[in-house]
Amino acid sequence: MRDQAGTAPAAAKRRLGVMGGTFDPIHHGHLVAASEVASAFHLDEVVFVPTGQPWQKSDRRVSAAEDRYLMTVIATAENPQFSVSRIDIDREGPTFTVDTLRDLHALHPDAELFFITGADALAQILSWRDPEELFELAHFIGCTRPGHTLSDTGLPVGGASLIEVPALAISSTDCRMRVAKGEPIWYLVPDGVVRYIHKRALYAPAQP
Ligand SMILES: Nc1ncnc2c1ncn2[C@@H]1O[C@H](COP(=O)(O)OP(=O)(O)OP(=O)(O)O)[C@@H](O)[C@H]1O
Ligand SMILES: O=C(O)c1ccc[n+]([C@@H]2O[C@H](COP(=O)([O-])O)[C@@H](O)[C@H]2O)c1
Repeated sequence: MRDQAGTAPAAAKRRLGVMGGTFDPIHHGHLVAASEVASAFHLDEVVFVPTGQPWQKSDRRVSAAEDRYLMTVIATAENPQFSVSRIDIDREGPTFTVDTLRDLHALHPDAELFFITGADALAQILSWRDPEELFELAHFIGCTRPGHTLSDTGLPVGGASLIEVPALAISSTDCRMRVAKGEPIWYLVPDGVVRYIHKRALYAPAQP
């Protein structure tokens, strides 16, 4: 359709959610946050991006990127709105979100990006690499998380939104500790992820 001047209206940009995380393992807290933000912000798709080398977690052992990627694929496979990207695990060196967002812009030049994080991660964002550029590349959405208060202190006006999601007190740390102690993680993570963790013997206590 053309307006009276005969010019075609600009096509609406695709709205692409980006859920970055270490996902060691991915759990229902991540999935609920992505689903809620997709609905509230009318996103066309949410792409989950497992980190390659999460430099702020260099003080702990992180599972192989391929295992974290496959668990993320298993967890998201049934949702047609969810997809998984290898861009961070295929890039060498520490993972910086500024690189993730630059690469996604190059891959999807027609898309507007919405980066989804938990309240804990959003509170740390000014310590990330190139924080000013981050807010030019994407709109940031911080989700509530039990034990973490939502606050926009210090964030650029208009650069971030805060959203309440149904609170799920699940963390990857707790899931790993439960597996190590032989406790169940059924219903904290998707069933296929439970089976994958057992098949690959992830998070088992180290053998003496
Ligand atoms: N239960 C949850 N509710 C909302 N957001 C969450 C929840 N768990 C994690 N997130 C957010 O998802 C993103 C990726 O999280 P990550 O993979 O580090 O999981 P985690 O549970 O925080 O892991 P860990 O316990 O190992 O630190 C982060 O932005 C984090 O804040
Ligand atoms: O860019 C950075 O410097 C930076 C520092 C810490 C975390 N991040 C990103 O924040 C997301 C959540 O990270 P994490 O470690 O809490 O799973 C993930 O996409 C990370 O790459 C990014």
